[in-house]
Amino acid sequence: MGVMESIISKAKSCKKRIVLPESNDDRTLKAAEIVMREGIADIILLGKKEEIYKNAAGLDIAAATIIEPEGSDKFDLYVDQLVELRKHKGMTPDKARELIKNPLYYGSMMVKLGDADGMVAGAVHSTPDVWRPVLQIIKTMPGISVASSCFLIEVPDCPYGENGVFIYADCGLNPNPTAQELAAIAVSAARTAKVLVGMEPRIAMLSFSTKGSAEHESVDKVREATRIAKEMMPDLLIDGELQVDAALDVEVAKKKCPGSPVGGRANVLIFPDLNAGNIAYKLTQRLAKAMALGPLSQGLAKPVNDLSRGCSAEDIVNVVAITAVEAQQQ
Ligand SMILES: CC(C)(COP(=O)(O)OP(=O)(O)OC[C@H]1O[C@@H](n2cnc3c(N)ncnc32)[C@H](O)[C@@H]1OP(=O)(O)O)[C@@H](O)C(=O)NCCC(=O)NCCS
Ligand SMILES: CC(=O)OP(=O)(O)O
Repeated sequence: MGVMESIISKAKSCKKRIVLPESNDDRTLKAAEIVMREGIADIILLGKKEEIYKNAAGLDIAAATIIEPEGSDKFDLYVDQLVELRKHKGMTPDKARELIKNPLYYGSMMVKLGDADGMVAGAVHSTPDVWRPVLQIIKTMPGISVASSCFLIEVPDCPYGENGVFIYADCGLNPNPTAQELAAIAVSAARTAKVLVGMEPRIAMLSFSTKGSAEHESVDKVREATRIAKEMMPDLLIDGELQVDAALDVEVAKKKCPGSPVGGRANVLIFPDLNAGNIAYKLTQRLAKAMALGPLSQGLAKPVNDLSRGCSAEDIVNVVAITAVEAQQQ
């Protein structure tokens, strides 16, 4: 069974309620139809009923729950909760009322309070716009200080990684992580590989240098991050700094990093910064025609996942299934 087949089958086994705030988007509505028809999750759409039905002409979305944030039963409660959560940052009832009208804030509050089991957005909104309410309202899980993001990648006909399956991190959230943050990203990505995909993580801390072949402060950061990650989880199969060819290819690894525990067989790729991670995932997706799902969140208290504005309806269906499975694992 392929990685997404297995996730979709798990999602169907115990249906969760997933809120989709971007109900003005055609791909989102198409995905909602597929998710409900296939029994992957129950769907909550946010927006004006009339507009949603107009945008969904020709689609069967009758089973969706539709909530119009402004005027909803929970509106005042959510406003009060936002004021309470953010009063240390100067949140006032007036500001909170404006914010809760925004479906991304409303959806985040639904997930926070258990009125939905998870949220998926980002087909329309940029990543900073999706993550800001999520970080402010849902926050990180206990013991985790850095939220991060990853992509679940599946490259067709690929001998590398786990038969072409990889976790790439961080490709969406932290622009320039410190060594400590990079270590935390690696540990979170290991958990994602294990818990979501069911694969034993072999983590490569990527750089333009392999084991001292080049010197630069950005290389030092990756070495330090590797050391910290090992300290955090001594049993992790992790190595760095590695170039990506040494991480992926056995023959190159023999030359560049003989004896490395992950060289030539890495399935979790940790990028030194967001420039590298974001560019790498988009190159893999476009040039290798890979499935690239995400940015999936790591380290949040509740399941919320982001999308690229370049996503397809099928990507949204898959990310909804992932979110539903994460909700089962809560
Ligand atoms: C997501 C992002 C907007 C957060 O930026 P920010 O300037 O810290 O935003 P805010 O100051 O409003 O932060 C919101 C809250 O989230 C917290 N936060 C920000 N990044 C966090 C992280 N990685 N982990 C945990 N919390 C985080 C902040 O501490 C703040 O908490 P507080 O207000 O309760 O004190 C920013 O990291 C970003 O723009 N990242 C790049 C995303 C992007 O463009 N990706 C490329 C395409 S995918
Ligand atoms: C993840 C990402 O790059 O998102 P977008 O393509 O929407 O900027």
